[in-house]
Amino acid sequence: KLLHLYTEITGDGPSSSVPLKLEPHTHRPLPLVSSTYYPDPSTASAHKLLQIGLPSSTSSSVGISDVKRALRIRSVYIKEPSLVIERAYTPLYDTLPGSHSAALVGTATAKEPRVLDLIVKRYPDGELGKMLHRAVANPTMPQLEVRGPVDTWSFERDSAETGGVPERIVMVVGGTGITPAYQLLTNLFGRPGKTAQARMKGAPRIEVLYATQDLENVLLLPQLHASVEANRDKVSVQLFAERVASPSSLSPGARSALGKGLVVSPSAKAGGRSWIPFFSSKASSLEPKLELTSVSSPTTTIPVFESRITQQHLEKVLTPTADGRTLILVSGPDGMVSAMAGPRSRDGQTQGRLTGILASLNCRHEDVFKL
Ligand SMILES: Cc1cc2nc3c(=O)[nH]c(=O)nc-3n(C[C@H](O)[C@H](O)[C@H](O)COP(=O)(O)OP(=O)(O)OC[C@H]3O[C@@H](n4cnc5c(N)ncnc54)[C@H](O)[C@@H]3O)c2cc1C
Repeated sequence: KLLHLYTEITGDGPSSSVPLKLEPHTHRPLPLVSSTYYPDPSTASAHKLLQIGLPSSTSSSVGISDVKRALRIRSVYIKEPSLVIERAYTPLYDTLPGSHSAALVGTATAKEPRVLDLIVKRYPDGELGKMLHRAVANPTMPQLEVRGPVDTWSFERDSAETGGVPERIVMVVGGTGITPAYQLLTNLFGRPGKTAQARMKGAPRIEVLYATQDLENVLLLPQLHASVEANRDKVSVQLFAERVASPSSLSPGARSALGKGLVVSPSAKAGGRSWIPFFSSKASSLEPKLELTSVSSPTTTIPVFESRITQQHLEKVLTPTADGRTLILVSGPDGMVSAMAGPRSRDGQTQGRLTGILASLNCRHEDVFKL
């Protein structure tokens, strides 16, 4: 209904002779349809979930069987009309023109409103984040300048060996860098919680190593858990938090981030079920401290380590398997990307040399991509 209103105002839609399209190189005015704090809409926080209305002419799925083409992560660039700057954001679900996953994410039906779901972090002095958090949602007012989609990563474009689909993709992510990982998961396995979804045939295994400062700032955890639950043979998530509280003293912010369905307990691997002796022991950071399960699926686990992602953790994960090629995608704050794989190039156009932990582990340049 909201987008119908927008269509009426802008003339964009089936009745319009010149349909407005989202384009990669030219900004188009689009409305902010909704804006809520994330994860708890009632509590102000550094993250907001923004929904941007897409033109109704945006095409939907054009074939979802091609796994190679689904192996990509796309972004949009947003500009505020009065500001010169633009910034990239990664939609949680790829509902963009030419999407190969619209059917999987549940947007292939004409009735569903076409929106881009973005999680946007506000930094204290961050220009566009501040503006986007302040913007008041109004589906009839195209107040944001948006262009896209732009490939942030694409298997076909970026992989030197385009022959076979990799056996697995390890995503090493931090902070809002989880959004590309989540988009890739939904490209391949659909939107968690949506029923009756075919998952992409021949999809690689996706292993997410997600670094966060603390549980308060972790994003999309219930959704990640649901994705693991629905695709146990194909998806795993490990969480690395610099600070971990005991399950009995979680802050309200951490509880919101975990959502209603997740249950936290001390990890069986790090000292058994009793929290007190475990907490006082010098547990190895190589063992998880906590584990997250859900009421509906107590055996689907996300382990929580009290540590950054270290060389030892990566060594364990990347132990070569006989199964074939592993690709590694790194996405997060500059410091983290540098520590893992060396700095991105200054011009932002090329990858820069592979150094850091992944180079020490003898990973091949062509198997690592810095988003
Ligand atoms: C492909 C891609 C996808 C992305 N997807 C997402 C996403 O889904 N969600 C998301 O939230 N972000 C995402 N980002 C990051 C996003 O594009 C912006 O970089 C981020 O939102 C910050 O923009 P800003 O204008 O709010 O802050 P900026 O003004 O760029 O400031 C960012 C930080 O730098 C500091 N800073 C600003 N100026 C200076 C200075 N002169 N000296 C030192 N420090 C300074 C600020 O205090 C702040 O901490 C993505 C980035 C890329 C490249």
